[in-house]
Formats: sequence, C-alpha cells, structure tokens
Amino acid sequence: MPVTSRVERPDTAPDGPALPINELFASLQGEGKLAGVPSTFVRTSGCNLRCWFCDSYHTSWEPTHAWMGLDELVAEVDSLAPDHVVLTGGEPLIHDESATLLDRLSEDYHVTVETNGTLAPDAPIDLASISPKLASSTPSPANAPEGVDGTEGVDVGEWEERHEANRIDLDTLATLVERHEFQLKFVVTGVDDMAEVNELVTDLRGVAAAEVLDTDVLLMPEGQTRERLAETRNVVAELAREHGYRYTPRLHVDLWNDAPET
Ligand SMILES: C[S@@+](CC[C@H](N)C(=O)[O-])C[C@H]1O[C@@H](n2cnc3c(N)ncnc32)[C@H](O)[C@@H]1O
Ligand SMILES: Nc1nc2[nH]cc(C(=O)O)c2c(=O)[nH]1
Ligand code: SF4
Ligand SMILES: [Mg+2]
Repeated sequence: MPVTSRVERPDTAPDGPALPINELFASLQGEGKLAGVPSTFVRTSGCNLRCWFCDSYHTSWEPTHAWMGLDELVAEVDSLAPDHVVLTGGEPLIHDESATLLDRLSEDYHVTVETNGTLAPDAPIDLASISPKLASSTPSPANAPEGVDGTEGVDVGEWEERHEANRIDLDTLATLVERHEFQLKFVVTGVDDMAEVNELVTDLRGVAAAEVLDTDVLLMPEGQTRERLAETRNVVAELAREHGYRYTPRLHVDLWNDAPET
C-alpha cells in the first residue's frame, strides 16, 4: 500500500518559503522510464493549463491544498523511505518556490519533475518528465469535466482559448531537453494524435541543441480508470510499435485505479 502523510495544516501560507500542497505520499512511480521505482510524490496545487482529461482535477480545475513551509516539506520527504522524489502537480513549475525545493532536495534525492513543458526555471532536475499537451487535450464545453462549467469562477470557453494559446512553447521545450535528462511523455487518445506527436518531435529536433532519440519519446494511453485504459492501452501500444517510440504503462491506474495518494 502507498504510504501517506496526513497532518492538519493551515490553508494560509506560513511565514517563509512555502508551497500549496495537494498531497504528499510514497508509492511506486507509475509512468515513464522509471516506472516501478519506489518514490515519494509531492503534488503542488495550481496549473496554467486545463486539460479536459486532467487526472488531478483538484490541482487544476478546482484547486485545493494546504500550505507547507519548505522546512516541513523536506522533513516529511526525509521521513519516508524512497530515495527518489517526484515533484508533480498541477504544474509544479508555476511556483518559484519549487526551484528552492529542488535546490534543497538535490543533494540527497534523485528528483523527477513532472511538467507540461511550458516553464523552464534554472533548477537541479535529475529527470525532466515533460508531457507536452496535444490539441486533443484542449477543453471545450462539450468535453469539460462534469459540473465544472457551473463552478464559481470557471469559464470553460475562456480556458479553451488560454489552453490552446499556451500549451506548446518550442523554445521552452528546447531549454528543458538541453538542460536535463528528459523524457517526452505524450498522453495519446488515439491514432489521430500521432501526426502532431511526429511534427512536434521533428520541430524540437530542429531547434534543440540536444539529441532527442526515438526512445526518449514515450506514448502513454489516456485514462484515469482501469475501464478507460482497457480501451486505450492496446491502441497506444500498437502506435508505439508502428512509430518506433516507447510505450509507458500507467501502473498506478492498473494497481490502484488512480485512487488518491497512489
Ligand atoms: C497531473 S499531470 C501533472 C504534471 C504536469 N502538469 C503535466 O501535465 O505534465 C501528471 C501526468 O499525468 C498525465 N495525465 C494527466 N491526466 C491524464 C489522463 N487522463 N490520462 C493519462 N495521463 C494523464 C500528464 O500528462 C502528466 O504526464
Ligand atoms: N504512482 C504514481 N505515479 C505517477 N507518475 C506521475 C504521476 C503524476 O501524477 O504526476 C503519478 C501518480 O500520481 N502516481
Ligand atoms: S497540464 Fe497537467 S495538471 Fe495541468 S491540467 Fe493538464 S494534466 Fe492537469
Ligand atoms: Mg497522476
């Protein structure tokens, strides 16, 4: 079972550097090149995009969190067993304090950052797990999460435009792959996504000073439930075979159906 870390915390920021934390737990890395590795997950709240399929709804569409000072955060990470840490969100890199946290963790941990690739702060990152968002991720009134359009302050039409305008920034992607070990982890909904994946990989190879191998490109089936993954995983595995890219499972969905803190 994943190990959780639940302590009552304030919903206002404490003095000093702090981050809005949605969850902090130990589990197995479920995705990517390090799938299966015991890891402590630090999930910040807040995102600059709004994927219709976001599996972390309470960090994006309806953000919830408690504030944790960085001292307390590092102490919580230290109290758990894994020597791998995954900083995720929401979009962790929208917070300046994430860079400070990365500085503090860099000596003692291997740190993966899960990011949508729209921000590239100068910070120590052992594996940049970059998940650029394809056109098929863009929200609309027709595909938005149930009930969200009525939620106070949420305008899906406005997010459709913002998401579409901001989801790809080629220069930022180039900076990330030049600075760090990386993987490009695309959420694939079906065969229609592949033209955009291929085009983006070609464009990135055109501008980045670092090599982008086919084996750095991972196709991940869209799905936050076992039922949905049963529909997408074989289609996406076949696409990986066909194009020479890697396939990545979503082990936490297979094992725990993406329950909170897994
Ligand atoms: C919740 S995101 C947080 C990090 C960052 N905002 C991002 O999108 O990369 C963590 C990972 O889950 C992936 N993801 C989110 N919803 C998904 C879904 N419904 N199916 C498959 N992957 C999903 C993202 O693409 C990303 O790789
Ligand atoms: N087990 C597990 N592995 C993951 N890899 C990336 C995750 C994420 O939400 O960023 C994630 C997650 O939420 N759980
Ligand atoms: S970028 Fe990541 S956190 Fe933000 S909405 Fe998309 S999947 Fe969710
Ligand atoms: Mg997740």
